[in-house]
Amino acid sequence: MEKRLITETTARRIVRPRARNTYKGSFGHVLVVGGNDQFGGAGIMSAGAAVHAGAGLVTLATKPVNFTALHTRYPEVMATDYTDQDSLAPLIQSATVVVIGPGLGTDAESQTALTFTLSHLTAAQTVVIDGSAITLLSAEKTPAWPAARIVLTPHVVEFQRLSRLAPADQTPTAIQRYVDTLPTGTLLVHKSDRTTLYQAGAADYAQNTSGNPGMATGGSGDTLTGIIAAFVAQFGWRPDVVAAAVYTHSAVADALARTRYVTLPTMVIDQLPAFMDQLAHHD
Ligand SMILES: NC(=O)C1=CN([C@@H]2O[C@H](COP(=O)(O)OP(=O)(O)OC[C@H]3O[C@@H](n4cnc5c(N)ncnc54)[C@H](OP(=O)(O)O)[C@@H]3O)[C@@H](O)[C@H]2O)[C@@H](O)CC1
Ligand SMILES: Nc1ncnc2c1ncn2[C@@H]1O[C@H](COP(=O)(O)OP(=O)(O)O)[C@@H](O)[C@H]1O
Ligand SMILES: [Mg+2]
Repeated sequence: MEKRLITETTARRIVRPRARNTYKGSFGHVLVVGGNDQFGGAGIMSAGAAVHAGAGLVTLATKPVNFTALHTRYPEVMATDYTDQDSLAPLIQSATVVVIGPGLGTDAESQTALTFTLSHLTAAQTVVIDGSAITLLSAEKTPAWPAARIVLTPHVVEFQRLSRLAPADQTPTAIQRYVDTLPTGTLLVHKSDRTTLYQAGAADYAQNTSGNPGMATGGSGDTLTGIIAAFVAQFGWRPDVVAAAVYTHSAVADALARTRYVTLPTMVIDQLPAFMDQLAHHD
């Protein structure tokens, strides 16, 4: 299989200066469904990353125990309870991009929220499926893929649950063979120290060139989901837009790693606006 590289050039082509005659509605509405009683931080980091990566509006559907923490940290994010389906339904309908899974957990309430959300999506929307949502879908005999465009973001063990491929067998050719069984056009971000990006039906794949071991802290992947969602919400649905998000997430961490032993997800979130400004305005 032919390999392409995801580089700074990939990101610079996507992150361009904003037009003057714009408003929050110009940059999409991201809905994140995640963060149960135990993993509230994952939902908060995903939603916070979406705000800092430029989404016009962001709502977190989470357990109410997380509302105060969310609003203390990121008051830009709106909140709702994912167990309240009457409130959730119109938010799913109005979202440009839905992220589902960061910190969602795998209990009955999480499963209900997942099934409800996926079944209400339409073809013009994008869904980023991560973490617990991948684990839950992997337990289904035939996963019920939504009508929306799909981005899957598994780490190697989540990918093993989905594909039944052991980590050692997750070669580009084997990953592509699995991805080709997914709905046409589906993107799969296979996360590792050198993350790779695949599309169902494609003849080649792309490998990220940024990233470092300072990123090995819980929450790094949760943060990536918010960046991907914000990029698709602002710049549209294209493989290169997702590639640019993958690059940006790790490149921000690389910049931090020049002077920091660890590059915490919340540090990466804080640095996103400055890094995107560099991409858009400075050669
Ligand atoms: N602050 C929060 O709220 C946080 C919330 N989070 C949320 O928690 C939920 C569960 O997600 P999860 O990834 O922690 O657990 P799960 O899917 O069972 O996988 C663990 C298994 O996979 C393995 N493994 C993983 N990566 C690997 C790799 N690269 N290479 C090799 N092995 C690897 C790992 O191996 P081990 O560490 O045991 O060696 C273990 O066996 C999810 O919703 C997530 O969003 C987290 O994001 C943390 C911060
Ligand atoms: N050693 C490393 N080098 C480069 N990137 C890494 C490294 N360790 C982790 N990452 C990145 O951090 C993220 C981890 O995602 P994930 O395992 O889903 O974390 P979490 O679920 O805790 O948020 C991925 O984007 C991965 O590429
Ligand atoms: Mg994860």
